[in-house]
Amino acid sequence: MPQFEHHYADQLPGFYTALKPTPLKGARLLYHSESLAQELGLDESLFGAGHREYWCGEKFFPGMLPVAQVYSGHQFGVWAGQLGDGRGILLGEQVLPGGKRFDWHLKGAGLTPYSRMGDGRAVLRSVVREFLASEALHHLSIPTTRALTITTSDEPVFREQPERGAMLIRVAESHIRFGHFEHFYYRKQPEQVKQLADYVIAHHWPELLESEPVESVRYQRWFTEVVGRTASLMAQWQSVGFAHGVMNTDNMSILGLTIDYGPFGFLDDYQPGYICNHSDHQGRYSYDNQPAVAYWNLHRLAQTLSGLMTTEQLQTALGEYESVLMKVYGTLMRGKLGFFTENKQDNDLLTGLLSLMAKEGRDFTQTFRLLSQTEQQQASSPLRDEFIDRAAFDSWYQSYRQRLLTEEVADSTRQDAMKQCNPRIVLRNYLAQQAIERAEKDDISALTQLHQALRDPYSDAKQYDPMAALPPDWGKHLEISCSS
Ligand SMILES: Nc1ncnc2c1ncn2[C@@H]1O[C@H](COP(=O)(O)OP(=O)(O)OP(=O)(O)O)[C@@H](O)[C@H]1O
Ligand SMILES: [Mg+2]
Repeated sequence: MPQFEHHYADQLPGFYTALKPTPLKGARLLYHSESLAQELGLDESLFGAGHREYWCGEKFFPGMLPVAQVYSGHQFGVWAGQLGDGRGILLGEQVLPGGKRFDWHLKGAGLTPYSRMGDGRAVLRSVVREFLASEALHHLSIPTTRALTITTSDEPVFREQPERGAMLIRVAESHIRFGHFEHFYYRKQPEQVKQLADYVIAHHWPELLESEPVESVRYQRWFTEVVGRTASLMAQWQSVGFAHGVMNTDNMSILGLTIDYGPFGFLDDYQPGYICNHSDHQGRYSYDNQPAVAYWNLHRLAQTLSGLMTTEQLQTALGEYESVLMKVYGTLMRGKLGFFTENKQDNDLLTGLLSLMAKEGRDFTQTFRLLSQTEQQQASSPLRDEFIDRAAFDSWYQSYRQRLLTEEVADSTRQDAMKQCNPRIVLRNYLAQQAIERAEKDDISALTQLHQALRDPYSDAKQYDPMAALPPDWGKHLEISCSS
């Protein structure tokens, strides 16, 4: 049996309400991540019929103490006050043998005192999407919450239409969000803001506690870390064409993890202004706006920390954002282009390719993957036939070839390296949709296959060909809203 503690519940009274999940009728385990289970040291037998209740919020492992965390946030740029956690219950923190701790969180667990007008539930559609997307990002080496189990039930949950109720066990080093800090700041509870900052530092940056005795300097160093991790996360999202869709401050992790997979989308055709959330009429959370929105969100967090540091200290920390973003983004994109060294023309080559892609709506993932096959000696590029404006492409390609020459790296070495930077398989919306439609009929074959492919995103294996193909036209135009 896994062992649990609950430092959050023990050390932060007043930051939650203790309550049990409300079971779903006829709940059963539909699917689980064997690989994550292994990483967590969980025996496969735990997922057998004898343990059903543990995955459905009906029974608890030793040490678990279910609580609903309270937090607030800015939604679409507007202060919304208390809004979470109306449907998620933090079950406890699993302690692994090395001492690492992982929150287990049950999403869709029923009503809590924070549910407002909601029903406390989640639908199978959104749970499958979150499961697959968090696995996809994890295997692209992007910091994210993970997903352990999907439970389904026969209980209908009403969205635009009746859907199947479901629950997800999410695993993460922490579920603390910017919105937790905002909650206590706007309630004029500075002591609680300090308590939360101290808690986060003690649990996730213990080295700062030991190395920095001056409190305000310690807070500044910690906030600089949060700024850096957030900037780095944005660079990573941009580099794989991931659009989150609901970057409200309550969906920003204090650890820089991707959290809350709602109306997210991976780019199909490269459109910088791509809006994946059908409810986002202004495009606030469009793909190309993400780095700016994260910066705005960090300012909201900074505001809550104004009692812990001077304005100058906060500004200094925020000042790191752009340089980290550009540094990480530059490194990632140079990797995608196959450059091992840094050269001042790299940015022009990148923007040149991106603007050709945007003009002709070329597929983001496939274009970079095809580019990975480039042979420097060949005057013709594997990408050439993808572009209608051949002259424009040829002109870009000549500069690109010249740039490759400066590296003196064998084609095969570069191609191998590029393949590790340019995934072949990403979670396209239509692939998720196909897995959902089958899962709703209790058929997990498509979910299993897709999950397997997403765990191996750089592979050329033939079995993944269908999932690496370009999306069908209908698949590019699915409308994904906030409803979940
Ligand atoms: N059906 C619902 N019933 C009650 N509360 C809800 C419901 N849907 C969302 N909420 C609450 O509204 C808040 C904002 O919603 P949002 O969609 O950002 O998060 P979420 O998808 O529910 O959860 P998370 O951020 O934990 O992944 C959440 O904290 C959530 O608790
Ligand atoms: Mg959320």
